[in-house]
Amino acid sequence: MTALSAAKARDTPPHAVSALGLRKSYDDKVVLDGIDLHVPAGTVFALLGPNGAGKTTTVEILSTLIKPDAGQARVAGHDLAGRPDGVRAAIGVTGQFAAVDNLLTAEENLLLMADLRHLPRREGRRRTAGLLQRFELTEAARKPVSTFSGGMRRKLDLAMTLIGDPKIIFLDEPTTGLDPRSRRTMWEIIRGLVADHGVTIFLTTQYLEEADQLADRIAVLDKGRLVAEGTADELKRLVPGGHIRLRFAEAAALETAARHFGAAARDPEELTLRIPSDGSIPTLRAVLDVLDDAAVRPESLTVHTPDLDDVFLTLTGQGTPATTGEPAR
Ligand SMILES: Nc1ncnc2c1ncn2[C@@H]1O[C@H](COP(=O)(O)OP(=O)(O)OP(=O)(O)O)[C@@H](O)[C@H]1O
Repeated sequence: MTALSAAKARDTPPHAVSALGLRKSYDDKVVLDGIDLHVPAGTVFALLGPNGAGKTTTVEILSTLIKPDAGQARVAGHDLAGRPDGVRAAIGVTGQFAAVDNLLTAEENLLLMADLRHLPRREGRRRTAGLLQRFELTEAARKPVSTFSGGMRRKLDLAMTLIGDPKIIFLDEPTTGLDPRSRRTMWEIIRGLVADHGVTIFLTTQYLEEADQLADRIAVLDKGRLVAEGTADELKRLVPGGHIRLRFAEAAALETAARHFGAAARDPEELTLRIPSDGSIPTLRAVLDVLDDAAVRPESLTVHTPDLDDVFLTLTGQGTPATTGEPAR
């Protein structure tokens, strides 16, 4: 290693997950068609995609549940193929279908998980009590899980994953089917795991808002291929359509303003001017300065920035994969 590459290696944050060329087919159906992923440690990574895109298959491969047909990956510093036991010891997986036993109580489920993880009994009890408290399940601890709501069940499922103190947690669609309030509670828990415990979260989701809210980086998966990767803001910049919309009280003001904005589209009926813009503060300020100089005052001004819906539509050629059930903010 040269001095330069050694310095570069020092500066690069360690990757909790890195994968190159992952492929998987079932019979002649290609489910993953060569996926590359890099997830820095201590961050939240969202794999966003519609039904059947291959999200669960990716998680199943990275968590050693199934083998890829081709490609390689390192998870928590261990080679997936060579050291699957090392990978398993470092990760936790919470699936779409909770691993909880409905006939047991929440406490019994946690203690059972502690036993499976070979924790000494005292330590198992200590962690169980701590997790029940953290997830606000103490009151329900001795009730059978069959009486739990969907949100409580998800919380218990995640708590069971945390018994093993994993460094990397795979969350496969952690809030699918939850009501808006339970979804927000789950988001808070996920944020807390990263902020307070430094874990890495690899989550899959169909919800654009969930990726936007939680993820440091988002990869968009469509029909087994990654079609984009970046921060929510980077992805939004891929999509044209951002603009500032000015509405005027009369036609003369519209005409005056239109003369100062060459690229703007004018709608004489609506008395509006649509100026292409990235929606940033400096460009907004520049527009206001031009209006001031021209001594023309719009009746209203609105800024439209593309959202992840627009990104999804553009990248996958289909509409929103799922709505959140909440009104748009
Ligand atoms: N064991 C299997 N045998 C055959 N086909 C499978 C198997 N597992 C997954 N598939 C197919 O692979 C494709 C991707 O499935 P996967 O569960 O990874 O998608 P997903 O993005 O997680 O979707 P969802 O949001 O619906 O869970 C689907 O078409 C599915 O039918």
